[in-house]
Formats: sequence, structure tokens, C-alpha cells
Amino acid sequence: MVEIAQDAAARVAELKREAATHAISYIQDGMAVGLGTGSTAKFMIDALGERVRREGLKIRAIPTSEASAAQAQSLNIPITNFADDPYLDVAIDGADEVQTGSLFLIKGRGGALLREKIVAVSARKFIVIVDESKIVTDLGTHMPVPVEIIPWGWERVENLLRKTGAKACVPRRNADGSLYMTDNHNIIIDCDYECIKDPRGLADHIISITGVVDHGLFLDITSEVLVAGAAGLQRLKA
Ligand SMILES: O=C[C@H](O)[C@H](O)[C@H](O)COP(=O)(O)O
Repeated sequence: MVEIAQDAAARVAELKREAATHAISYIQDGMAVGLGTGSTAKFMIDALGERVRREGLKIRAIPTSEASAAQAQSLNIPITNFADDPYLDVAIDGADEVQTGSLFLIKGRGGALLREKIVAVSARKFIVIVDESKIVTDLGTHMPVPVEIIPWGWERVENLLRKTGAKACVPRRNADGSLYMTDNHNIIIDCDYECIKDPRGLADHIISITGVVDHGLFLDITSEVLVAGAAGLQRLKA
């Protein structure tokens, strides 16, 4: 039983690596690049670091989390900022769910949704890299929508989030029971909708709540999705 689970996890990791490896072919000398967060983005940053090392690829990067920044620095990928690079040529990131057709996403399982969204909307091209298990017909099927909120008065915001149609709203916690803190020193409420029929309406409702900083619905942002699956690599375009 344990071995079967390990095999399945290894297969998924291989697919993530495949999507990540294809994505870095979009990156060329001189580009400013957004670096995502999570296990798929980690493969992408590793592969990018390898191109910097072997080919002398000259790029500048804005990472979407402290973890991705540390990884990029360890691989000698130069870091830039929005003062020097207000627009990025391309950003590459993973996702928790991708809706077929619309290419709307749920992101933020790793807690990096806010910086990820800032980077994604600042990029001329936003490339999403996933294994095929992330593709859904309706958002919310497998994942809750993470909502980043300021810590002060969070219980009030949680109450209001329950009124957005969520079946459950759960503050994210660390293993020791303390509230999980994002890199921006905010907290996250995971809202489970089971099946989101009106993503735009829901996004508008959530963002209208004072105290909400942002949410993990990424609508009308994605340029292309690279999906690695058993049958090979598929490119979904907006
Ligand atoms: O906050 C985390 C991000 O949105 C990740 O990109 C997302 O959770 C996908 O992560 P993974 O590539 O590990 O499945």
C-alpha cells in the first residue's frame, strides 16, 4: 500500500518536472522573469539555475516567496525588483486547479497567492505548469479557495466569508495549532465551495470584504498552461 502511494507520488513529481522543464524554453537572454512557488515551480527554478550555470543565461528574476527567493539565490539567479523592472517578460508558476476552457485557476495551497498574483499580473506572459491531476471542469472540485486576510479582527472576516456560499471556512494552521502566517504576515482562511459556478461573482464578493487582502482565484490572467500527463505534454492557450 505504502509502495503504491510512493510510486504514484513519484509519477506526479515526474510530470511536474516535465512541465517545468518545457516552460523554461520561454526564457531568453535579457528577460525579467517571475518565479512561482511550490513543488512544480521548484523544478522550474532548478532547471533555470542550470541554464544560468551552463549557458551563462542572463536574466533577472522576481521570486514570489521567501522560499523561491532563497532557492534562486542559491542557484546564482540574479534578483530584481519592481523599481528596476516594473514589467516582467514572463512569469512561470504552478497551480492547484486549472479550469478547462477559461484557464481560470485556484492558487495558494503553499500560501504564496498574493505575491504570485502581483507577479502574474505584472508579466506580459503568465505560463502555468501543472500535472494533469490539476485540470478540472469546475473550480473548487478538489481545492478550497485560500483567502489572505489581515490578522487583526480575522474572526469577523471569517464570518463574512461564510456568507459567500462556502460550505466551510477554516483558518489555516501550523502543525502546532498556531495560525499560519504568510510571507506578508497575514493569515489565510481556506474556503471550500465544492463547485464554483460563478468564479467572477465569487471573486468580486470575496474582494469586497474589508480585511481581505486577496484570494486564490486567478481569473483572466493566464496566457498558457503546460499540462504534463501520461499521454505527453499538452499546451492550453487562453
Ligand atoms: O502558494 C502556492 C502556489 O499557488 C502553488 O503554485 C500551488 O499551490 C501549486 O503547488 P504545487 O506545484 O506544489 O502543486
